[in-house]
Amino acid sequence: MELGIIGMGKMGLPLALNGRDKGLDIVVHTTGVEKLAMLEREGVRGFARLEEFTAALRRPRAIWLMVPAGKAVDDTIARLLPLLEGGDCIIDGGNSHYRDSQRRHQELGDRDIHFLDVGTSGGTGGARNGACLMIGGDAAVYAALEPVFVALSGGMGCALLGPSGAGHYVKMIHNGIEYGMMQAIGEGLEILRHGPLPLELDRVTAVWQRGSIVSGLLLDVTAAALAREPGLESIQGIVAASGEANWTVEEAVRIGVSAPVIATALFSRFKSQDKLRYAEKTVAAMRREFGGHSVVADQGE
Ligand SMILES: NC(=O)c1ccc[n+]([C@@H]2O[C@H](COP(=O)([O-])OP(=O)(O)OC[C@H]3O[C@@H](n4cnc5c(N)ncnc54)[C@H](O)[C@@H]3O)[C@@H](O)[C@H]2O)c1
Ligand SMILES: O=C(O)[C@H](O)[C@@H](O)[C@H](O)[C@H](O)COP(=O)(O)O
Repeated sequence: MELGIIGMGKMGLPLALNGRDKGLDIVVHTTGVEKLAMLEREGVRGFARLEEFTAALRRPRAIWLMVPAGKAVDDTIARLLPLLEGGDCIIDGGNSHYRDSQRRHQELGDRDIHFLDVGTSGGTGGARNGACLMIGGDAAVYAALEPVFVALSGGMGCALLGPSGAGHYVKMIHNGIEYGMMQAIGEGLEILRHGPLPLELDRVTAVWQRGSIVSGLLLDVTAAALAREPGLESIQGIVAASGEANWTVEEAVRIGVSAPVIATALFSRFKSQDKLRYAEKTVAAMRREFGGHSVVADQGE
């Protein structure tokens, strides 16, 4: 089967090579000249002009977007629309908000263009070798494209989970869970690092990988990082948050479900980005005021 892919970034590029390896006929659109040359050497057809890309695809077209969530998805769809025909399908494999996906499904449906929302997991390694795909949309549209999803998942998870929005809704909650699990691994290792015993944490994670209850992909990537650099000296403890866990916490509040682990993991990331540390300064100031306790002077940046 044929699949067009737009967005040759950290995920889209390995996804294209994965699809090629699994027997899909992959056609890509990117304006990156070097990427186009590299993909050509790899036997993947690519086009710098969107018109040439859409013209090269067989009808009905299936076009996978792997671009940042939000405006980039809407802009790409707007550029594609005049070049598409009824029965074509746009697949959004990025981390879009599920309500945006429901809106896009409706707007595109009004123009007889199909839309599937696909929560894609497994990071860049999953994109290259076999990703976990959480899919939302119409059953008939999914059925026609199922071979594409089975190929890209390469034996990993892949399923239609519900109507439009279901794929990105499930991925949103998945990422909240991811935050909690990552934070727990980080905190456990910090306790071990500051504890009384002279432990080598790369050896701890290596043994946990083999059959422990906390084994899994997140522990595997932790073990790989510690094997290279046990003290993680080259990394500042500042953690970004792309948005899915924010949405998970918003959703928990909206529907009145308690999710303290996910919320705390999200807030820990915010705190890691906080240079001002005004909350801690305030607490230190209060201790000085009511108890005469000493404070450490701020040395500035
Ligand atoms: N990196 C991951 O581990 C991972 C895993 C699963 C899902 N995702 C999601 O997949 C999507 C892509 O992630 P990524 O890590 O590959 O990002 P990336 O920044 O590495 O790549 C994004 C690509 O989109 C292109 N792009 C940006 N704006 C565009 C626009 N307006 N029109 C067309 N193309 C545009 C960029 O040129 C780039 O090639 C995001 O939604 C991300 O959240 C990322
Ligand atoms: O399942 C996955 O592969 C991950 O969930 C992935 O989709 C995630 O979006 C980014 O790796 C970083 O996300 P944060 O910036 O929110 O940590």
